[in-house]
Amino acid sequence: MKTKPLRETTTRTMYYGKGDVFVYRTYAKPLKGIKQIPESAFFGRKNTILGMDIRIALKGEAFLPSFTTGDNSLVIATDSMKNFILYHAGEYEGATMEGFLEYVSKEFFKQYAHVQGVVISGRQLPFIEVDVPAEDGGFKPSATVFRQRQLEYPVALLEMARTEDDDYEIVEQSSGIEGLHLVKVRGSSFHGYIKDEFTTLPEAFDRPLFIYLTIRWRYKNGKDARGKYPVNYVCAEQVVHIAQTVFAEENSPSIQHLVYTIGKRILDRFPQLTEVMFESNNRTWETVLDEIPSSLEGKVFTDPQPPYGFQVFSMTPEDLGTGEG
Ligand SMILES: O=c1[nH]c(=O)c2[nH]c(=O)[nH]c2[nH]1
Repeated sequence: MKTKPLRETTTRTMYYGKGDVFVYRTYAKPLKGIKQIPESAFFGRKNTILGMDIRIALKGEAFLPSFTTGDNSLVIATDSMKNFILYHAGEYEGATMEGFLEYVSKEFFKQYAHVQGVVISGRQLPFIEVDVPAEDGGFKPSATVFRQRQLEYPVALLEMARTEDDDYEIVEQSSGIEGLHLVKVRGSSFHGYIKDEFTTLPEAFDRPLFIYLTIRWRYKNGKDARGKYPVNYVCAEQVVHIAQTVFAEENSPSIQHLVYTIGKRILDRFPQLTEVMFESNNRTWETVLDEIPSSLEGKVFTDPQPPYGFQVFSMTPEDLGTGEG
């Protein structure tokens, strides 16, 4: 029998690009007209600062000689990619990071005929208006001063490919929120799991539950991620508000069931989505003092030691109408 040539059916992995392209675009188009949901008072984004940390990778057979023979004649310097992204941030007329990723990808295809694929992702850098004293004695959001939010941030990923008729198509698109840390001090449990010779964990009927969450979602129509039709756009802020509302409402028997219940609510509120994906991390505090003299309810906790448990779960609209919660 003849041995198969290497990579007869698969193509090699080859791409290159630039990461950590920090873009701060001021006075981008405000995002208005999103769908209102009961879990959230969020109405949109003013986009006084649209901050993004972008990673771009280019694909194309034309880049092969740069690897194999050192021929750079078709290499777009990654430094130029950075300049390209920054320049187009000034040209962008839309209101979302997803829209910007798509816009930049298309411009890359237009500018460089030998680029066959673009994989571009972004982490949004949220800036929150600070409150300043108002003339009436209250407080009002400052028009010019912002505080950078350090924790959770919206993310987006887009892969586009040049098609045979020299148009472009979306190969993959997802949006999400990363780094959401939520704690509920009481009203969660975890019991009923397998007890055997490896079990040391005591059952918990009212535990403080601390979770780190990543939530990602995909649209039925990837173009809805652009935000051109805001009523079809899913704001990461609203997804966060759903997650925290469900956490507050649920007496959860496990993180597994909690993420399932959050997922059902997200899919119910946003029928334009085809998939919701979770990665959760259990950071439940360890109890140091179960009772303290000065308080009827107070306890003292400390951070858990590694290793940490995690759950990964994806859901589709088919999950609506099944299970509980
Ligand atoms: O919500 C939880 N799910 C688990 O699967 C698990 N396992 C564990 O030790 N603690 C927890 N908590």
